[in-house]
Amino acid sequence: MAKEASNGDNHAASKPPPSPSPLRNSKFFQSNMRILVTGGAGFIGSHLVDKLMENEKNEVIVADNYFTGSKDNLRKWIGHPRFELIRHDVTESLLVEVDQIYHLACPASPIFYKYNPVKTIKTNVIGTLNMLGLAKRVGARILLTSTSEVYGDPLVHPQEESYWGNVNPIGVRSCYDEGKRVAETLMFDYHRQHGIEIRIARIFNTYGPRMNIDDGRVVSNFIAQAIRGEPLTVQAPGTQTRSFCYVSDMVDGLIRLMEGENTGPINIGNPGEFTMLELAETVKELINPEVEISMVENTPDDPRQRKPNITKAKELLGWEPKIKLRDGLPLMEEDFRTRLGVPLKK
Ligand SMILES: NC(=O)c1ccc[n+]([C@@H]2O[C@H](COP(=O)([O-])OP(=O)(O)OC[C@H]3O[C@@H](n4cnc5c(N)ncnc54)[C@H](O)[C@@H]3O)[C@@H](O)[C@H]2O)c1
Ligand SMILES: O=C(O)[C@H]1O[C@H](OP(=O)(O)OP(=O)(O)OC[C@H]2O[C@@H](n3ccc(=O)[nH]c3=O)[C@H](O)[C@@H]2O)[C@H](O)[C@@H](O)[C@@H]1O
Repeated sequence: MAKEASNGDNHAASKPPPSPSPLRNSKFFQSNMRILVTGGAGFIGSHLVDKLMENEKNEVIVADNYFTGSKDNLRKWIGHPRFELIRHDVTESLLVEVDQIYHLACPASPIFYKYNPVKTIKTNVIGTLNMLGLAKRVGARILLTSTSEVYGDPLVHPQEESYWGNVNPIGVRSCYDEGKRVAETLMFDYHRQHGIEIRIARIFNTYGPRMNIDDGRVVSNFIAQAIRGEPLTVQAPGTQTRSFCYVSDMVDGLIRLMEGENTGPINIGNPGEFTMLELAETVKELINPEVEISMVENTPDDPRQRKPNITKAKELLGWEPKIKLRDGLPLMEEDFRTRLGVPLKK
């Protein structure tokens, strides 16, 4: 087994990982790579499943409780012989035999993760513990989709992986931010204590087709508002920044991380940085020049700036995003128009 590089952070495992199934080394039976995707019915998860299913050597199992995801996102795979969909909540244990686990299950939009914060923490902590237990039992490699929110309201800009963050432990976003921080800790403790092969991606705002229309995230809000001809709601002060990554770039980065030899954490995001006012102006220009931009109240603890340093992703994964914001936004328009039932006027 290849030696696990650890980004020079001295996280080397104390024990070798457990052996995967004996079928892996079998002479006569060449099994497919069995991949579990938790949260695979969600936005990023369903695009990841599409990409994994392109490889005929992959069998994909999705476990999802449909809190924010939907079977509809996976409808083209339902019934496919290499695909299985399980209604399952990751806060309960799961017995499946797999080689890799992409652990995405967790509500991502602030509206949804704040809706039931205790459940969000359980999903991040108990859910990640359960998936690590599964990885340990079957010798699977596990990738966690962590978040740029582990940097909180960052005092270092752009954010690099060595920055420990500035997170409010008792705020309304803490269920998510601190939940993901504990999930990262659990990943490294299982790695050091049990030799599990881990991968941690720190994802920065990702957008694209299939985002929930009403999930409250800024890109989906602005696109839906522009299509409906409603004012674009910029939350005050509007000078706060985000860096937006198109979903196909994100999926490419996640697969490279899983297949590579580095544990991470590795930032995966697009370093292009925009204020929310700039984003609103861009959506207005590209989708509907008639709409107004209105300033509305913000929510507590909203981070003021976000921009990934992606040096590690470039050097260790050979990855960098290809799709610029101005090119990615129009790629969402058709999907949103179809779901909103508002065709483009010719
Ligand atoms: N989209 C982003 O900008 C972004 C940024 C940083 C990190 N992430 C992370 O990426 C992952 C996917 O995000 P997304 O944008 O696709 O969100 P999403 O809400 O569309 O998908 C999350 C999926 O997890 C499922 N889920 C939630 N709780 C579950 C539970 N207890 N058991 C089983 N399934 C459960 C949901 O039903 C949904 O299908 C999340 O872990 C999120 O924290 C996303
Ligand atoms: O990058 C990340 O790590 C995080 O990105 C997003 O979190 P956030 O940036 O807070 O997402 P949005 O709700 O899209 O907000 C972005 C900015 O847009 C603003 N906003 C939001 C909605 C809106 O209608 N108008 C508006 O101006 C918010 O105030 C905020 O400053 C995701 O939803 C998190 O799951 C993810 O972990």
